[in-house]
Amino acid sequence: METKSILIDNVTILGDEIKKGSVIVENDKIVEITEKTGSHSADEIINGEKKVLMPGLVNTHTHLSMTLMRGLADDLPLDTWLNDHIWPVEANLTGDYCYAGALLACIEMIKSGTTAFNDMYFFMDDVAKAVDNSGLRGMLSHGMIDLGDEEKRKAEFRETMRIIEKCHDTADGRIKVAFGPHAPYTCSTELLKEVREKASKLGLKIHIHVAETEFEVGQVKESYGARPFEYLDEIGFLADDVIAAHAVWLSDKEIKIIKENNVKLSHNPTSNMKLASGISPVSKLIESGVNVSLGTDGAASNNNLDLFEEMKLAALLQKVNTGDSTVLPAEKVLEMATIDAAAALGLENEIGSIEVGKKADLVLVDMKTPSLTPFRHPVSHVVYAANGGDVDTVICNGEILMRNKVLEVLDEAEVIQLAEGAAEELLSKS
Ligand SMILES: C[C@H]1O[C@@H](n2cnc3c(O)ncnc32)[C@H](O)[C@@H]1O
Ligand SMILES: [Zn+2]
Repeated sequence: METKSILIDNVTILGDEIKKGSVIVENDKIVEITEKTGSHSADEIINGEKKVLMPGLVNTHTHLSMTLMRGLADDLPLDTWLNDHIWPVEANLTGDYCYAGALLACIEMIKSGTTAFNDMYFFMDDVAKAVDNSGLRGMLSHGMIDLGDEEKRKAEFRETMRIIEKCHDTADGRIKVAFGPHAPYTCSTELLKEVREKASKLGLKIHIHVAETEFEVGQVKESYGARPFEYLDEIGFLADDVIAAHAVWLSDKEIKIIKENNVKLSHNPTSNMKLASGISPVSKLIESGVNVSLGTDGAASNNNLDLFEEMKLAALLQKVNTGDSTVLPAEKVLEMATIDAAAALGLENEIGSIEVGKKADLVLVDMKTPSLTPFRHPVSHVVYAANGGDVDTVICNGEILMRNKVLEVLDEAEVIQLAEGAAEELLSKS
């Protein structure tokens, strides 16, 4: 295969230390990081002057196709939102709708600097087609819900195995598949135990919603006589390959269970605040040594996919909740959205930091704007001042997906038109 090279020249590189220099990419990997500038030739040369080069952001909890339901049901609590508004609309979903919604989500993520994500939804082969076409990296799972019904459980495993066989390790390895049992209150113990057994056998991860609301904790206690993470521990479900989204309502005993099982948590501050679900004890979890990353949840409970916004809100929420402005410093929040998130997905050796040999999942942020001036503390600016709109250029797996804020792989207007039509059709059926 012919080597394709990219030189990102004369740029401020965010790493263990912040330094000016250049980064050279060959095919899908970072091959050189040097303090020299202007000294290399390459097929593509990107001028990084007054720009910051950072690892592509990693969103560890999404429902991509829910972009079609953005703004559909605001200002509601989770149970009303899900039961009375979202699930009735989802009953009319098709693969085409999920493709359109996922493609819209992909261009929204490219434009705001997210290059990898962890998605749980439906019609995941259509979602996979969108991810492949976008050039992004994703771990995809079919959202499994059996409500204790054996026939539903069998159908959920048939669909999950179909997606694994059709989509796992495709798109040049950018797409992986996981198991996606929705939540302890919508999945039977039998389903959870079979997911655990199959995930261990196949070496695939598990993505699940846990302990999002006090109401859920009450439901699980009533059904199983234990709090959510206690119950999941009792049935042998928990392990280091489990990524649990939300983890808001936790007892000290559950924090201990999470740590002991090395469960990865995806903190979704905007969704938790918007649905008034609660405030996850993130600073306490991190102090306990738990891997906590960041997720946006779906665009119907956020309502965007901007991880820059998520980083800032995560930091501020913990500061005000603890009354301690020193918790969750900018450096740690940036790790949560990059290397910690990569570790949650089992990709810490491939993405999440700018290092030779890692995949070229890279984001350039243009600092030549009033809100990022004076340009003195890049990490502070990235976390507390920047937003997704400041992203200038995005590279994933060595492919330039956006350059100078213009998409190179997809036609933005076409995708927006496709998604608008899909959303209108979907809502007209509901
Ligand atoms: C995949 C299914 O999960 C539903 N969903 C979306 N956001 C949330 C959330 O915050 N908690 C629980 N379930 C959620 C989505 O609508 C699908 O039905
Ligand atoms: Zn969710």
